Amino acid sequence: MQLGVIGLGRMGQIVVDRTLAAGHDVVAFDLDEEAVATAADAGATPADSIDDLVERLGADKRIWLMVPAGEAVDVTLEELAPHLDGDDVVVDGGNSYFEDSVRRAESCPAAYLDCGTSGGPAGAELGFSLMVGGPQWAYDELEPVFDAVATGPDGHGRMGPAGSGHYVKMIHNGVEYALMQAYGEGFELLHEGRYDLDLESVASVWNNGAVIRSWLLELCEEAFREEGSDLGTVADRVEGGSTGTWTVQEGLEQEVPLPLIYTALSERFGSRADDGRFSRRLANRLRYGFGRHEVPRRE
Ligand SMILES: NC(=O)C1=CN([C@@H]2O[C@H](COP(=O)(O)OP(=O)(O)OC[C@H]3O[C@@H](n4cnc5c(N)ncnc54)[C@H](O)[C@@H]3O)[C@@H](O)[C@H]2O)C=CC1
Ligand SMILES: O=C(CO)[C@H](O)[C@H](O)COP(=O)(O)O
Repeated sequence: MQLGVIGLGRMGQIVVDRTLAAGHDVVAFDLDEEAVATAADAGATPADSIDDLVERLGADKRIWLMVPAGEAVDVTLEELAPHLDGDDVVVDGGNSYFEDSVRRAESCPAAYLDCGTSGGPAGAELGFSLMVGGPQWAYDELEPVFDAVATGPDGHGRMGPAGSGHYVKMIHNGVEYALMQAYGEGFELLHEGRYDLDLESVASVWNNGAVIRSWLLELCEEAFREEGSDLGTVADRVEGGSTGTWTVQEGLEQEVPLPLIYTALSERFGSRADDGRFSRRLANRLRYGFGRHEVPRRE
């Protein structure tokens, strides 16, 4: 299969590498020329514009967008639209708001798949978990690419119609916030509490057979190994917040109580007051662990 990939940052480069490694052809474009050069070094055909990319793809285009959620997706789709028809498929693998994805699926001339992507840049070796919404035929058509980008055939699934993939990913992120908050509070109490503990060792023991073992807990272990039990210079400012906000808003609309996710989100907003809370500093460092998001540090 031939896949066009637009957006070659932390996540898009992994889509390129894994698709190439599975024996498919990739045509790659990004506004950043260096990112295009990196994709070309990996074996992709470089494109210097969206027009160039679509020309190189020929008929029955399959295109994966991995640009930041929001305006960049709309701008890219506007440029692509004149080149697309109903036999083409566009996948949005970013963290788009699900209602935007429903709107885009309605207006896009191609079949549109909203694909929630989990695993982060740190998941490159293992592959991602992909939650896909949109027409069945388009999902089936892209299956070889999903097999390659995900951990394998079990690492992706069609959730339902347009919007459902990004809906499931939005709620996944709400869960992610709450889990980070729970680990943060536990390690804060261990850090402030009665014993002088080596938190890397605690996390390591927990990761070996404990009820609460998980990848996030492995990332806690990594954070304590690399930063020390006191988290060194990691600041308590936690960035991000959009997917958690959408999840809480959806909980209110559906009248489903989400006290843990709401508290975790509030903690993030509270962290911007800089009062040095350990749990917030761990959440800050964990976002680097899975997402390679920049770590704000204190002086
Ligand atoms: N980093 C993470 O842990 C995860 C990120 N995501 C989502 O994946 C998407 C991409 O994220 P990252 O790769 O982390 O971001 P990134 O900032 O590393 O890369 C984005 C790339 O898109 C390019 N770009 C921006 N506007 C463009 C345009 N109009 N046309 C072409 N290229 C354009 C940028 O030059 C950059 O290379 C986002 O929606 C993000 O929320 C999803 C799951 C995990
Ligand atoms: O989707 C992700 C992980 O699953 C991204 O890392 C996302 O950026 C996390 O959300 P936030 O930026 O609000 O922490």
